[in-house]
Amino acid sequence: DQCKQQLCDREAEPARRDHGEYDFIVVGAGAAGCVIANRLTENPKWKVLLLEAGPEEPDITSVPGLAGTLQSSNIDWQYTTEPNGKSCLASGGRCAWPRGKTMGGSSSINGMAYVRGNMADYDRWALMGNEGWSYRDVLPFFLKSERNMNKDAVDSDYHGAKGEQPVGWFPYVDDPANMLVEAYNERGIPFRDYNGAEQVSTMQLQAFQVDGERVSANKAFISPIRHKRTNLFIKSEAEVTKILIDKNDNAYGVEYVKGGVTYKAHATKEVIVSAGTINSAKLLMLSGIGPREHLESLNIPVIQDLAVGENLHDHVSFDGIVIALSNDSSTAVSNKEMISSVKKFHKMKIKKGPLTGLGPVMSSVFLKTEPYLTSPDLQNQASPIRELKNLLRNGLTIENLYWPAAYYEGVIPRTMNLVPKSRGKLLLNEDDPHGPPRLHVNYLGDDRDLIPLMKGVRFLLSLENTEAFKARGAYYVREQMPHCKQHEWGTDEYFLCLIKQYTSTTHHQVGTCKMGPKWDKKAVLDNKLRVYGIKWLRVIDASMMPVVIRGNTCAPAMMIAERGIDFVIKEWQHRTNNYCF
Ligand SMILES: Cc1cc2nc3c(=O)[nH]c(=O)nc-3n(C[C@H](O)[C@H](O)[C@H](O)COP(=O)(O)OP(=O)(O)OC[C@H]3O[C@@H](n4cnc5c(N)ncnc54)[C@H](O)[C@@H]3O)c2cc1C
Repeated sequence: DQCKQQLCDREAEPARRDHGEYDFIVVGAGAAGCVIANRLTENPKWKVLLLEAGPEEPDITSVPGLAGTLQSSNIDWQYTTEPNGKSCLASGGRCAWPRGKTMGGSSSINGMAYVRGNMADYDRWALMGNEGWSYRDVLPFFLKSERNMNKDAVDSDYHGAKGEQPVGWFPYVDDPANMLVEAYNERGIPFRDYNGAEQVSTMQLQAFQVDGERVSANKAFISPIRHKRTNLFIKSEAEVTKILIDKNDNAYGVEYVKGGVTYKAHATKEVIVSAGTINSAKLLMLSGIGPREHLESLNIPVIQDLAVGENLHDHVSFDGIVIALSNDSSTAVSNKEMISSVKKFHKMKIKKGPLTGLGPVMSSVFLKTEPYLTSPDLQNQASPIRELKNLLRNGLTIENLYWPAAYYEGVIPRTMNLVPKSRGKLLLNEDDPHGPPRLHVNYLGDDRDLIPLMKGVRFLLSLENTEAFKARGAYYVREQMPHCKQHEWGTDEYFLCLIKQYTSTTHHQVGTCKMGPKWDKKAVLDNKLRVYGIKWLRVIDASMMPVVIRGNTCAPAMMIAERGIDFVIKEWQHRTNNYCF
């Protein structure tokens, strides 16, 4: 029958196997790729190659308070977006888009917040024609990975306790962080588990950590098995440049570059691309899978004409609303004290103190800006600001952004639009297709995206009247930010100006390899995450999201990996039981 015929076709493939043969090749050891490599190698008969472009994960990633300092470092791809004239104006129309480039991928440099999104998000994916992705279908896969350390304190029916990924509250929460959550609560938002039955809530977010140290996907899923499972082969600093596809449209391996040398590796079963929203799309296009016109313009032979790179979107946010803390509440310290605290942290056996937390970053709220909404359209998360004077004089600078999150004298409470309507596209770089792609994210391209942000601002301003703020002497700084000084502080014009000038990513880029039914012209993947028209090739990572979920995207990327690889394992078990393996 058809399945057996396909297997025989694969046996007949030309023998170009000069550098190793594996059952599966996984491209990218990020949040999704690490889960996938772990699950596949549970079967000792399957030989798995995991290729990661970045280096091994450095120790510094484990320090929560230093998370911000990892951006713009050698373990960040350091992408920037393309201008659209409507957003990111204060930085020349380009917003910075950090992405992890190390074992663990973005889970090694991210803000560690463990958030799943809203049940309705997954039900919507299913309603769009993607069988197997409703909330009911995906919940078991969230639970599978999760080892919740505070299960009794959260909505326990919705949490797992036996998975590989530790999740829990940071041991250290400072006073301004508590202030924010208390203020949200005073404004009517209940304290409850946002990953439980009802998402509208405020609390300190749970994090991918244990005992005050980050646990990336690499630490949770790869480190424990790396030297135990002899069927797992890992190559770091190995960048995949092409998926090998034969004339019958079978993917049979990859080409990758390590130490300046190009290698080929072959997969007897499948190639699984988990290089993230930006690089999965880029790799597919480099391999001839993408929009015909675009690939032809770059002289890349087209193997499949698919809408790869389209549907790029992110939760848009902005900076520039600033809360000043009183001297009593400020956690700012001198440079000397900060360096000494990092040294002390390094020596501690059991980690303690401000660096075991992320300052105000985990103080979050999910809310509906209109009572008739059935799910939240806004999330607030806060960023610490080291030096208010510097911020007001120079705007956002590296010193302010990448300073340890634990030490700060001000807070930027960001509102994030959870339901963005704007869509952009990713294109290969016309000067160098292998270089950084052109990220036309098109923030605020659809004016309706301004609405939740503007409503969110008014909610934020109302916090100033809460007891939580008053008791700590916290207040909004009324001095205007550079680029918006022409508008009176507090007016709609001023906040619109901030949104356009200081537009910001929330790091939740998704959608470039959209999952959808065959009739959906923008779909790149079917509901089992197989690339349309190419056999033995899947994309399993955050790029598959047809619509971004209402929340942070790391836990969803891991769930996507669990859900996706379950399809793979079951399919191959079925074939093995029925046919010639
Ligand atoms: C600064 C920052 C803060 C964030 N904060 C949070 C947060 O607090 N909570 C949350 O839930 N989410 C957060 N996110 C988002 C979250 O981390 C991502 O959504 C998630 O990691 C996506 O998983 P992924 O597997 O799709 O991609 P990634 O985790 O990015 O992994 C992709 C991997 O593929 C590798 N790769 C790429 N191209 C190639 C190639 N050609 N060959 C080989 N390897 C390749 C990359 O180096 C990387 O290791 C944040 C992200 C960033 C960058």
